[in-house]
Amino acid sequence: MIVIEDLAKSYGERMLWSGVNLTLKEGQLTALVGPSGSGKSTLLNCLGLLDGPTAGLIRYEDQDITRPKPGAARRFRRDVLGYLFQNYALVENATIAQNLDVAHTARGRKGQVARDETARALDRVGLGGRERDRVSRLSGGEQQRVALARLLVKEPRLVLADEPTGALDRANTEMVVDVLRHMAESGCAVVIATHDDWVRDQCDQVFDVSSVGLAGAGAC
Ligand SMILES: Nc1ncnc2c1ncn2[C@@H]1O[C@H](COP(=O)(O)OP(=O)(O)OP(=O)(O)O)[C@@H](O)[C@H]1O
Repeated sequence: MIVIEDLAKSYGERMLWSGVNLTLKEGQLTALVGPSGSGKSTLLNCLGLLDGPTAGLIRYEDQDITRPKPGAARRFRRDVLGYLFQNYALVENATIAQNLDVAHTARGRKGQVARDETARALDRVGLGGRERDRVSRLSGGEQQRVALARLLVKEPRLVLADEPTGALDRANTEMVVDVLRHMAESGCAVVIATHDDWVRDQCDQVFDVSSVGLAGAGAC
């Protein structure tokens, strides 16, 4: 469980948000909403330890992870976090299977076990049998689905998804939300920054980053 207490972020004089109080529980999907530029990605980056808040605390299972030492941040990213970001962060010149192997290595899987797991994950995202395809030759939506398959293989405890359905049609949007829901049911907390009202409505908790500031409210 992640507990966010009185979190604030400003860039210079500009306060993006403050008084953010939010709990992210295993089993739950949380939508981060708000207009463009309101700071959804920045909040995800703070949760992913890629950016630091200006004030407040982030706790993971009662440990303060707001400003971790480099080793602790590396372990948190390796063992706890799964990202689904807009640029997919795939190795373009490698095959789909090679891209998933990175996650297998982190989980200590290899050989046939890893290959079976890759096949299952690719089936799940509609890319069954495409192990040997080169990522650079895939469409944007297909690359997004490879990133989702990699997440399935990694089995993180916390998923941070930044506009994960932005490049997808409705059928694939539903598939992505379905996979994220399944991951939540397997014991993961999922946070989705989104502009898509349908995606928002599938979530258990909605947090509007533009509603926090002097008032300090937000979760609805
Ligand atoms: N390193 C930085 N230095 C200064 N300003 C920054 C920095 N990073 C982000 N910002 C600003 O913070 C604001 C919030 O950006 P962010 O990407 O978090 O918004 P968002 O709600 O995710 O937007 P969108 O919905 O368009 O993706 C933007 O105005 C952005 O320019």
